[in-house]
Amino acid sequence: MERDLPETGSEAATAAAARMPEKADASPVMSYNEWDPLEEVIVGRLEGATIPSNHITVTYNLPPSVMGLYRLAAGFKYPGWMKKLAQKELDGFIALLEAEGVKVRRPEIMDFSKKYRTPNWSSRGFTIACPRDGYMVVGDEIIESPMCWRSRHFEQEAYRPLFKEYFKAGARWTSAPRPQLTDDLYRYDYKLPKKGGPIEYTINEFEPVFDAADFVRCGRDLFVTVSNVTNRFGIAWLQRHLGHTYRIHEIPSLCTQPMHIDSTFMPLAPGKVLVNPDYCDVENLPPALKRWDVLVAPRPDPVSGIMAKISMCSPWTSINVLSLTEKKVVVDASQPTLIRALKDWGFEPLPIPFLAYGPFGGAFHCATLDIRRRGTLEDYT
Ligand SMILES: NC(=[NH2+])NCCC[C@H](N)C(=O)O
Repeated sequence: MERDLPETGSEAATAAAARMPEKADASPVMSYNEWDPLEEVIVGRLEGATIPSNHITVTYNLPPSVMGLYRLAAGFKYPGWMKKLAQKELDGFIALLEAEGVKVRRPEIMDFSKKYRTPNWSSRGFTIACPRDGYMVVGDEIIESPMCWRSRHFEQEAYRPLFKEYFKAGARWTSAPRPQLTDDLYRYDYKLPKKGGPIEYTINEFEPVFDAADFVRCGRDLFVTVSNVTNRFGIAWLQRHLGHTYRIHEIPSLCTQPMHIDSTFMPLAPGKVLVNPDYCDVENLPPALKRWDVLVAPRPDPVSGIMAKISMCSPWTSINVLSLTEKKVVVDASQPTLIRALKDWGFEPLPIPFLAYGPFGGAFHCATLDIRRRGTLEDYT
């Protein structure tokens, strides 16, 4: 239940500010894993979307076939025809979630084409198509990530009305140390690693940075990939912040352009994880997973259409699915092989088209942020 805080300065205000939510009015934010029954979710938006300003952290995360295109178009608004195609699919996704009884919340509309500057750098924005990237819910806490894309530095403002509402209703709300994002953080001498060679990253360890989408939550265990947007300093910050209740394990990524774990390693149910055999070494998973069923995803079915061709992501966003329960999973309709495999493994796939969202940053998991799932904190090891 949202409640307005008492007037500032009053004694009641001080008491209310310190009040811990009681059992009776437990937090509206509560989610410990990727599969418990989904009750409330934030879904991203396309309004205001702007092609991200040119920077090594952006360019080198794109499929090589579109690097030139995005560099050329950097800073311009996404064309209306692209937004229209993606919006139609987004509307279908929202309708499906609502039909399944999930409460859908949306960030505010923001114009990301405006230029902003800090004392050290300037940029335009990007989009709020992917709430997964910037915010993480662990139990009753919302954690805002210190993202390393300069074009994402102010994205959280679109979510602030929601986060304030959740806080007033009892959620905990934290932002990791705001990163400076000066040139010190970036490896401007970076070269795309060769396939099979050692993985190099576009960032160093200057300050803690991470994208929430580089983590997935499985109760007391979280899994992470070190990537072009998440460094070890960032992981250490999060581990220390979460404390001894949680354990973060690294899944080494074999992807030459690692960014976001949710096209590499997707937990679907207690003890069941869908993995991408091209990006992750199935034989060398952390010991915490030794009792888990590792479901090796089939290679993506080929897709066609202009939006798939100019996607920001690799074809492996096929496994960027969203679980509504430990059985029901929203999956792209263009992936019959994966859909069949999910059925064989005992899941109930809900296929809908979503490829047109790719040029805005991802698929179902990226486009959402779990706010509340029914269920409690468990140990699944
Ligand atoms: N949360 C996200 N935006 N995930 C998108 C991950 C895409 C991933 N970098 C790939 O190309 O396969």
